[in-house]
Amino acid sequence: MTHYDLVIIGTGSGNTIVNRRFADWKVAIVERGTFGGTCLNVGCIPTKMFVHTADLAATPSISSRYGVDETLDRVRWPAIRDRIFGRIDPIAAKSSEYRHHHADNANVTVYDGTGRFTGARELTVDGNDGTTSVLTGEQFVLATGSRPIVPFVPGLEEAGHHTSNTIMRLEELPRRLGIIGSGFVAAEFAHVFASYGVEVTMIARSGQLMRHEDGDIGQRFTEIARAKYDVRLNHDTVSAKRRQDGAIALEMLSPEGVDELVVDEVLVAVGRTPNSDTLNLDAAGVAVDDEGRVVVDEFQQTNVDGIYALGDVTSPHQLKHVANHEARVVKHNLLNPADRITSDHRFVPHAVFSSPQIAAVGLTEEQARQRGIPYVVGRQQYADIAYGWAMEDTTGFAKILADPQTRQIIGCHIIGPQASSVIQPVIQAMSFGLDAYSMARDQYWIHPAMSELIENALLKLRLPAKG
Ligand SMILES: Cc1cc2nc3c(=O)[nH]c(=O)nc-3n(C[C@H](O)[C@H](O)[C@H](O)COP(=O)(O)OP(=O)(O)OC[C@H]3O[C@@H](n4cnc5c(N)ncnc54)[C@H](O)[C@@H]3O)c2cc1C
Ligand SMILES: NC(=O)c1ccc[n+]([C@@H]2O[C@H](COP(=O)([O-])OP(=O)(O)OC[C@H]3O[C@@H](n4cnc5c(N)ncnc54)[C@H](O)[C@@H]3O)[C@@H](O)[C@H]2O)c1
Repeated sequence: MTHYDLVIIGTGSGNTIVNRRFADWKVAIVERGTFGGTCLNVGCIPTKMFVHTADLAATPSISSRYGVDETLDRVRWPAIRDRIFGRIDPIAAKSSEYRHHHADNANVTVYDGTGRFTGARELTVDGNDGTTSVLTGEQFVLATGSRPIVPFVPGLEEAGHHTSNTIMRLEELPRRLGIIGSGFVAAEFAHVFASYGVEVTMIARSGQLMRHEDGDIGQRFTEIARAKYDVRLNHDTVSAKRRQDGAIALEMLSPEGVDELVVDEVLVAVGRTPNSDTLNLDAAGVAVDDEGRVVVDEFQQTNVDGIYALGDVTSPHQLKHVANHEARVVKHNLLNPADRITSDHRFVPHAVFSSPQIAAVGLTEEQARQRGIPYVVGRQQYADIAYGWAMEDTTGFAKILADPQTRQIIGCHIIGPQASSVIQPVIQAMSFGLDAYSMARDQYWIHPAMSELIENALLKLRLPAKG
């Protein structure tokens, strides 16, 4: 049994903690899968590389509206896939090699295997090579992330299906793809595969796609998606079957009755569950909530002194910028126990890299209404700003919610080109308490940049003039 000052389980954002400031610490890092975790290997990074390629592939379908006639000759899936993973896989391998063998990590021992608590401060690692190691730790960081949920659908396991973990490594493009789910993953992969020429069907249990977004945004996204893909709303998938010809038949129930869909591949994208159950946390006395998330305080510490948690295993946000932020907080608190800092979850933004993009921060209009928070709304169409004209955009818009008394922005929701970047000044304003009136009036806005979308939405807020 080896004793460590610090044991980190999970190498997504968990791997960002240890640097030279930990040179005097004896550290163990435990990872059961590919070094670097979800974002690098099967999440943010490869998906956005596929999305950019999809944006290129989709251009000919709209270019004629600008008087430019283009055709899409061919999509070479193996070339797209291999270029992307040809960049990503070596990064994971190098990162693993660095932690295992580089002189910088002389104080770090990497365990390739699954860690599970077998005592209050004791972790047993079931090594990927079949060996078992038992380690004890002064302090622990739980950074084990989350994994895709696969709901029980009779026949689906036998028929075969993909999740975001596997869909990007397909041997060849399917002719038809059925996507069960209607959130982030479904929206991004629908865009990717449809742009590559795949017939995409999105199957949503509810009456709208992107239900977690502001209602106006979800509604607009649903309208746009229906024009591009086969969208089956209010459909519950009840069975799946692999047919003789190799295709998969999905049976769905809708208010209109039984519906059927025949596809070549199925992608399940119905959310992710925290990997807290991999850790046998009862043995350590660490509390989890009803949804399996490790409960932490504002310092990212669990109910057990010296056991911290970060990222998807604890956070309702399941976003990389949140996991990274929390890792910085944990790092500081490990190094400065007498001067700990708290994590800041006041204004967590997100973006969906579909087509169109969606970006949001703060309260939706529905949340503001439900909570009885007074608000005014400023709306701006892309179609009515200069760069929106240039793009001939007809569907995109921004809406900003502000408190009429304080003039503080309480929410911002954008659907349209570059939404993920256009929203950034609003995140900054909210984070630093810049009021909407000052934000609009007391700075230059570059003309005719896309950011004029925000300037105009701010100007349309009916706020009392400054004294
Ligand atoms: C398809 C997809 C696209 C995404 N795109 C974006 C995006 O554009 N922007 C964004 O902000 N977020 C995105 N995300 C979310 C983002 O990837 C996650 O929020 C983030 O990676 C979580 O980091 P983490 O460190 O908490 O966990 P992870 O990166 O998942 O790391 C956890 C690690 O712990 C290991 N592990 C688990 N249990 C054990 C155990 N018992 N013992 C040892 N090791 C264990 C796992 O193998 C894993 O490597 C995306 C997610 C997906 C699935
Ligand atoms: N751009 C990004 O930042 C990005 C991209 C991808 C994933 N992510 C992260 O990963 C998480 C997981 O993504 P996701 O798309 O899997 O989850 P999600 O929570 O975004 O969406 C899942 C959807 O599936 C629906 N659903 C749930 N159970 C269902 C069932 N049995 N049948 C049909 N539909 C069902 C839900 O109502 C929901 O609309 C996201 O919440 C997000 O935090 C982020």
